[in-house]
Amino acid sequence: MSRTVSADSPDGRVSGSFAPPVYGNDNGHTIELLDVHKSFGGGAPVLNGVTAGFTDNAITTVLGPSGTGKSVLLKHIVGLLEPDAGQVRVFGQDIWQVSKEERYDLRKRFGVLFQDGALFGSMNLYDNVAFPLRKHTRKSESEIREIVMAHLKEVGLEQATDKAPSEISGGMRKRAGFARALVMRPDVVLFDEPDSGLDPVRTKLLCQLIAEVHREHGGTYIVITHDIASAHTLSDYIGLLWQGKLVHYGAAEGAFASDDPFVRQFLSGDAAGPLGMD
Ligand SMILES: Nc1ncnc2c1ncn2[C@@H]1O[C@H](COP(=O)(O)OP(=O)(O)OP(=O)(O)O)[C@@H](O)[C@H]1O
Repeated sequence: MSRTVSADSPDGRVSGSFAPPVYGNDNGHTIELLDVHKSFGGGAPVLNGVTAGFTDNAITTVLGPSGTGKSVLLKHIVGLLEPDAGQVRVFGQDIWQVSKEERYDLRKRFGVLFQDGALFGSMNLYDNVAFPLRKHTRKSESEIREIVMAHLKEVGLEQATDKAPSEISGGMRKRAGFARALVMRPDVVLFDEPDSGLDPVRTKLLCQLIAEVHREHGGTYIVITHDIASAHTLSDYIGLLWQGKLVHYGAAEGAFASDDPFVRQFLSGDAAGPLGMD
């Protein structure tokens, strides 16, 4: 089923092929948001009725202008923020209707790459990547070593195990954060602006690495960014977030070929079109 709403109806604009979430765990959407609303301190809503079913085993990029609520959306998916209204369903469960312990267990099935890699400054890269395994599993140090080194190798950091985060570049920190996000073999990996602070070449290399690792391991990847080039490199599906709503969700080829004025303007970075400065 698809829904199309005219691009000039900002309150309900949804264009392209949009898969509405269906309750349950076997509909191809491990992550579902249903009419999610969020505002802070009585201010204007940041999320104003976001409905989305993110396609399993694919890379979905959520694009949107700066300050539009992409990081807030990501924090709802991982259960770090609770919606004012609506539901966030993960593996078929409303994450705010389960116990704290169950929510914690659900979160263990997520890997998250935060903007700066979110590494512990006091630990070297090896210990940073080993951290989730030491905290959440009973694996022996030799098992941990095997897993950590495999993932550090995968992201090209096997020679940098002893480095502190402050001794390496931003791109290396992100790759180390990516390795750490993968060690628990997550079903879902979330990326908060993996391209932030990187030059175009390193952005492209990181995006290619993310796509390669996804091809190798599978899983549901959701990437938050406002970088169109990253979306080009990575996306199987594209969601566009604007004015508190997901205004488009569909296959990447369709989005890049779309003649919807909003989608076209956003994905071409054109100044002329329905998207203004607000
Ligand atoms: N904990 C919070 N308390 C109050 N306001 C918040 C909080 N978190 C986010 N906001 C506000 O929500 C809005 C959306 O922020 P968010 O970081 O999600 O935007 P974004 O789309 O990720 O932006 P960018 O692309 O620039 O990183 C901003 O106005 C921000 O100030």
